[in-house]
Amino acid sequence: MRSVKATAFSSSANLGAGYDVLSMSHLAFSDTVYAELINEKERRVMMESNSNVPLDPARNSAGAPVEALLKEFQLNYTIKLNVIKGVPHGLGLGSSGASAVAAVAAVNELLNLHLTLEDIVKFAVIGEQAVSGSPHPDNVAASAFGGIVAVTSHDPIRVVRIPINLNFRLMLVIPRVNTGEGKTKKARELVPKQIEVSKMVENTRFLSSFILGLVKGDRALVREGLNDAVVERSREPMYPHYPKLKEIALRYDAIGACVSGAGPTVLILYDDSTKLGEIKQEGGKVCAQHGFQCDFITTEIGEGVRVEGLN
Ligand SMILES: Nc1ncnc2c1ncn2[C@@H]1O[C@H](COP(=O)(O)OP(=O)(O)O)[C@@H](O)[C@H]1O
Ligand SMILES: N[C@@H](CCOP(=O)(O)O)C(=O)O
Repeated sequence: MRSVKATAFSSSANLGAGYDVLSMSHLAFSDTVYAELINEKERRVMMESNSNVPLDPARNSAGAPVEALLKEFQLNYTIKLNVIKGVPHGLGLGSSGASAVAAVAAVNELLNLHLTLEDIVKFAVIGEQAVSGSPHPDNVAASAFGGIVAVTSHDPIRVVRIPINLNFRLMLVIPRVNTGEGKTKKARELVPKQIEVSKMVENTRFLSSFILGLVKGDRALVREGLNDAVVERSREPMYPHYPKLKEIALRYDAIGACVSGAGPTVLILYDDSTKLGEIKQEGGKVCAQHGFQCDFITTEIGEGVRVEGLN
């Protein structure tokens, strides 16, 4: 039977004030999905995984979009998906999104559907909807396209890679915690439905500064822009370690720090001016004060989804 392998990388979404719009792919972790055509008689998705994610396709971020693909293209095919999880889930690393993108990309190649990258994002958000109750496109856009992306339109989906003219590297501060089921769904329920105009203006300044800083290669602008006055603050009970960790990162001259997606992972942008050792040492104490250990993983901005026909 013909089968295809696709690999999609982890991501950090929001990036300060870019809630549901900005996201960054990174090489830290990846999910791989093997898609196999079993028969052309019955419309069905069969699931396997090396991890404890749900194997009901409707509740798996990889299975749900593939079911939607088969329906959209009116294909009575049975597809087997084997989801090899490499992105730790429930930690703000775009784990659900990586699986969704890898699955859609693999089935696209397997069935010669000729989907564009934006089509892949359009279907992959169905996976995010299945696990978080909301089709947020940011994580899947970064895992599909690579780099740092802005989702400039939701319907139709339009994704733009942001030119990066600043040299920096990434450190992920990942708490060794189990956030249980549906972490992002719970986090999204904390976000206010209405905000004051002053907060909108403040976040618009942050978003403008962050994006312009990347494009102009202006370190100070990026530092000024990597902030958020609305979503991060509304969710602080889910990551009480974050404010102090951010303060330490900035004290030791990190370019900036933000919550990775809905957390609890914290993303730190750094360069040669940053005293990374001090951040790790003092950041580790902050994590311990909150009752858990953290892993400090350095990584780089990632690529888009990779597809490999196996036979
Ligand atoms: N293929 C999958 N990969 C990761 N999580 C999945 C997958 N399918 C379903 N889930 C569920 O989605 C939740 C994790 O996704 P989410 O809450 O968005 O956090 P994150 O994206 O930070 O990992 C968990 O409850 C997990 O069981
Ligand atoms: N914009 C979303 C991003 C969720 O990212 P995740 O990696 O935590 O799933 C949100 O903030 O809800």
